[in-house]
Amino acid sequence: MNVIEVEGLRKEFKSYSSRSGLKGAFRDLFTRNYKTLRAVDDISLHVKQGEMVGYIGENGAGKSTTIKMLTGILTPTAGNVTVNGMNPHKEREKFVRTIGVVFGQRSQLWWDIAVQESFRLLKKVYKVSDEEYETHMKEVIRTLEIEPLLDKPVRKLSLGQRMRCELAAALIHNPPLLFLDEPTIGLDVLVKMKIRGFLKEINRKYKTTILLTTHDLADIEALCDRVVLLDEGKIIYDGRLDELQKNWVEGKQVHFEFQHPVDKPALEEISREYPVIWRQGERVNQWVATIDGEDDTVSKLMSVVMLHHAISDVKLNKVSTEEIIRNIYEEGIKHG
Ligand SMILES: Nc1ncnc2c1ncn2[C@@H]1O[C@H](COP(=O)(O)OP(=O)(O)OP(=O)(O)O)[C@@H](O)[C@H]1O
Repeated sequence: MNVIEVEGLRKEFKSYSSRSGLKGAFRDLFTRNYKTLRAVDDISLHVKQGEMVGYIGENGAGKSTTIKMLTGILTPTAGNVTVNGMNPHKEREKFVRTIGVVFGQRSQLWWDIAVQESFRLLKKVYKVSDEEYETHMKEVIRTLEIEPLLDKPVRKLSLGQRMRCELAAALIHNPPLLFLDEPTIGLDVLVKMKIRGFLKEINRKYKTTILLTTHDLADIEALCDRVVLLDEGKIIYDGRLDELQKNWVEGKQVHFEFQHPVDKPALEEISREYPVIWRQGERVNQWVATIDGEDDTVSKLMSVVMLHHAISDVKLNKVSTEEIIRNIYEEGIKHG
């Protein structure tokens, strides 16, 4: 069964642009110029019950706008959205009881009251019975280790403590579908690991479907078999994370540190026989070659580079997911 069904979804934002100068300002009084930005551009997406999907893309790619449409906060300009069998915008009241939402940058807890009071209010809002609350939330509170925080006002919590409480709050009604927008932003590694462990657990136990946006690819690697990659409002990849790794670059990466400044055309010239992409490294005179080929291509490339330029260091790495995604943003999908 599909929990999320999206066809041809689009969201446009209109913004006014002012004309320059006094004359322009005068003309603006009568007719305004406006620009249209397509934040989400005809996307189609199907998510089955129990899937954990990573929804990723650069800043401004359209991730939050999509989530806002899927949760009924924004109305689409065009397209169809069905989530948990409903139209999120039209059947708002019934719909919100079937989803949980965490926006890492915003709080759904009341700032000045104790965490457990917020939980109690949300329990009423979602019409959760005492019995259900007891059995389900006890477990959530124990797993997220928030028992000692329950009588504290939210404003006194650290970010990591608050985020764990936010997650618990989103789960009060044990929703079958969870939207998480940057749930681990700014958290330390230990809290991140705790949250990841917890999400895996509820997914296993309740088959909770999770759509996760994050800039932390370690979150995705730990949780999601499937990634949907968004670029300028369009889906440019939808598939398994390991396929993305395999398809995009099987290869390796070589970090060269040269003794003298070297430029990209020179490197491209000497390596033009090989399937290699060059980019400047973080250090002075450092260049990174991403090689899409067999092991002997790597050694051939290394010897040709060393033949032409004096190097002070060289390091061979496997391409990380982060690098693959960055390459995709820069170069587009080339393989598969
Ligand atoms: N209410 C709005 N009015 C006008 N433009 C908007 C509005 N909300 C978002 N945008 C624009 O739409 C585009 C997509 O924004 P969105 O917030 O969905 O991106 P994102 O992928 O979530 O980015 P980030 O990773 O930075 O959160 C951006 O160019 C943004 O400036």
